[in-house]
Amino acid sequence: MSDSAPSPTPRVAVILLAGGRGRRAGFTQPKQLEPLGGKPVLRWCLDAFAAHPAISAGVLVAGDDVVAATGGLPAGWLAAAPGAERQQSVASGLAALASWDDANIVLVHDSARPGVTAAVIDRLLAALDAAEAAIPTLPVPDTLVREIEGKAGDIVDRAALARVQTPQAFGLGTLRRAHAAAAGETATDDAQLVRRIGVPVATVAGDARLHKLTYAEDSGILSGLLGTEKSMRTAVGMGYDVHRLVAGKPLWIGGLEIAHSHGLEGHSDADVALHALTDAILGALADGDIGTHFQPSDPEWRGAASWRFLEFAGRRVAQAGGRIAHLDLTIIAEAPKIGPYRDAMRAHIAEILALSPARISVKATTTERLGFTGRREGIAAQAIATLQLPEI
Ligand SMILES: Nc1ccn([C@@H]2O[C@H](COP(=O)(O)OP(=O)(O)OP(=O)(O)O)[C@@H](O)[C@H]2O)c(=O)n1
Ligand SMILES: C[C@](O)(CO)[C@H](O)COP(=O)(O)O
Repeated sequence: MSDSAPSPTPRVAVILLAGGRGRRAGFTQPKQLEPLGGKPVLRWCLDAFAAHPAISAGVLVAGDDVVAATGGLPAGWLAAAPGAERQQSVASGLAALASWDDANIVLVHDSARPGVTAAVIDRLLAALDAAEAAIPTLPVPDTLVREIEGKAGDIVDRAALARVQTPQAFGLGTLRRAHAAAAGETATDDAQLVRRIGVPVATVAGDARLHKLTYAEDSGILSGLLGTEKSMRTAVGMGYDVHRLVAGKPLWIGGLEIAHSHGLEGHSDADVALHALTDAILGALADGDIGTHFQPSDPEWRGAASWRFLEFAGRRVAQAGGRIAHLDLTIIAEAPKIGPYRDAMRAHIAEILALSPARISVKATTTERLGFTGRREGIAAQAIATLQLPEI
């Protein structure tokens, strides 16, 4: 590497890109925050770079919400605001690195590729002994053809093609020149910008574990590649709650206010469904129950909206390094009819817990006019939560 390095020891910084929203993946949160083996996808990258002895600094390019969810940046790292497109986010990372004059090599990495290995970093750094840029590539395993109007056309010689991954390694000065020269011209990766200024790009062997989380189904592929299923256990919790119906009170169920002659009585808004769900999640965590965390005698919770309890339980799952796999709620009421509100409840619960509604089931039943629910004296709810938690 000839990039004006004053000393023979490379000083390596990372630009970790986490400024995208993951639209193609379609999760309810940016894909880099999706849990994988007990920690967010993005955390895998931070931990891998922080553990590599050659790397002494980094810039996480991400919005405030993503930075806040990382669980803290490694020593020597700072955060920078993302741009509208990937290329602008890299430029933002480069600008942030200006305050860190010590680096002479920079690795640019997509946080959507959690499987960073020390071996790939080592191969890239070794390649920079003789080049100004190096990228990991993999061969193309499938036959390739041109496709024209739904018909297979000429074959494309796959031996001459390669799939490009990240991290990509550059002399810091070279990458700065390439970005300055781009002047509005876009490219899907940084190596292309570097080639445009006439600098050759070396290739090193990539790694299947660097698979990119692009579509929702890539989550399962990454779990397999990174072996995360083996380190998780399934925990199931059950929640049950009852509140008395009284005249002249608003009725809150499943986070919705439903027009009805009676409402539920309780210290909070008495949302029996959200309480059962909260207890089911806390049960699966073996973390007490709703009353352990929100004492009924505490005036702070008088009239409180119950989504706060459920959101708290969801945060406890994330703090434990787990994820909610599924929630199944049954509301037991003679009236009102729950069916018309079912999907709105699922959507609302999904929003509180930042989950896909596909992971939430809401059912309802009567007790055929039998018992206290049948006599319309109260409403009951029961819930089962299935969590994936790190192995103990
Ligand atoms: N304005 C942007 C856009 C993308 N990225 C990052 O660049 C990497 C590769 O981008 P991609 O896989 O396209 O991510 P998204 O833009 O989030 O995905 P999508 O295009 O599906 O919305 C990701 O780590 C992403 O967070 C970024 O830092 N800033
Ligand atoms: C940088 C990259 O990951 C190399 O393969 C890829 O070009 C990113 O493309 P995307 O369309 O922004 O996901």
